[in-house]
Amino acid sequence: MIDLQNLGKSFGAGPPAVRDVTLKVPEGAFLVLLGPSGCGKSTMLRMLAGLENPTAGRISFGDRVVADGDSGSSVPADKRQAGLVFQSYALWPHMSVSGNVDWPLKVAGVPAAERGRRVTDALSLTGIAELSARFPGEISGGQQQRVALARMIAPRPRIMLFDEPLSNLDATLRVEMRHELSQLHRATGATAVYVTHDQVEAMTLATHVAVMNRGRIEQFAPPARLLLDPATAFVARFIGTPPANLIPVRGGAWFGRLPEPALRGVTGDALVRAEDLRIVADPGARTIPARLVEIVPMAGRLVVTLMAEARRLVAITDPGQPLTPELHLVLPAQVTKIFDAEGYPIP
Ligand SMILES: Nc1ncnc2c1ncn2[C@@H]1O[C@H](COP(=O)(O)OP(=O)(O)OP(=O)(O)O)[C@@H](O)[C@H]1O
Repeated sequence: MIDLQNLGKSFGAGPPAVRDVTLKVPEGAFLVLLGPSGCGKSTMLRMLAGLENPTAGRISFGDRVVADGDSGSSVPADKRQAGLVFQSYALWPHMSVSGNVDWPLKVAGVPAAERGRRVTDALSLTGIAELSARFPGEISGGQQQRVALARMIAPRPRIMLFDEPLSNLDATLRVEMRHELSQLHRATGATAVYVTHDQVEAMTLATHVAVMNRGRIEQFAPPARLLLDPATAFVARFIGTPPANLIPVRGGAWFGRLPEPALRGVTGDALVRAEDLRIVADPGARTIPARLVEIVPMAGRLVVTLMAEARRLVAITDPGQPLTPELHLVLPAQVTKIFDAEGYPIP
């Protein structure tokens, strides 16, 4: 289990890169750190790996405190039983594939016979046994990433750390490797922490997702929960393909002029999913005029972007729906969530 208590990291002046992060990752879980560029994902991962020391709070792996920002104590990276894979494969070019995988075991003083077994296991788990005698310059990018994975799992780490490991691969290979990473995680039983800004990757790999924004955790939950029940306006805006609409409400009226009892008289931003916004040709009781911007076919339906009241809104329709440049949007009669000005749900 990974236990983070009020974890923080400041790099001198400016706002902290990570602030007040408290969460517990169960043994064997797959945690994805998801968020926009600069939100602190890599800094979190680097602290877990022991490449960066926290300036506040504590990191524990099981019962063992591995870094304490308050006392400054820290267990060195190579003593944490944590393996790390980066975006760049960082293989040693003068060593063969099996040499690369063997190297960390050699450094750790694992006896030769045991090393041989582990290298064979790691190469077979990552599907590259037949490449063992080749050199990094003689294999493809995808294969190099497999070698980096094999090198990481060979010492049998209890914690596997990944920093955008698939971002250098082409789209097809990414999908393939995503599946294999998932299998690898299951086969090793290790706890994984994975940094990405790719939502599909997060949603398919994770048992738990921590959505980060400006160094903080906005929501820590299983992937499905982020979609069903976003904890903040940031999560609602960030998660989902397409993400939900946040429509302004003033004094219980859509855009301050279309009163609706479901809005409970409040002022904020109402969560309206794309599938709950209906497109019609003519104005009606609960409609606003909208201008068509873009139509994207997706899985047999149409994702339609429109401008209404100077806002970009997204609706989903069936391909049979007539779509003209000027349309009307029917606002929903039920609203599950309204966020306040700070982005928190209004009870
Ligand atoms: N060594 C450093 N010195 C000073 N500031 C740093 C350092 N490393 C990171 N930062 C700052 O900390 C913040 C978080 O950076 P971090 O790399 O963790 O973000 P990220 O979410 O991983 O971003 P990306 O997705 O672009 O890699 C940024 O504002 C960054 O500029």
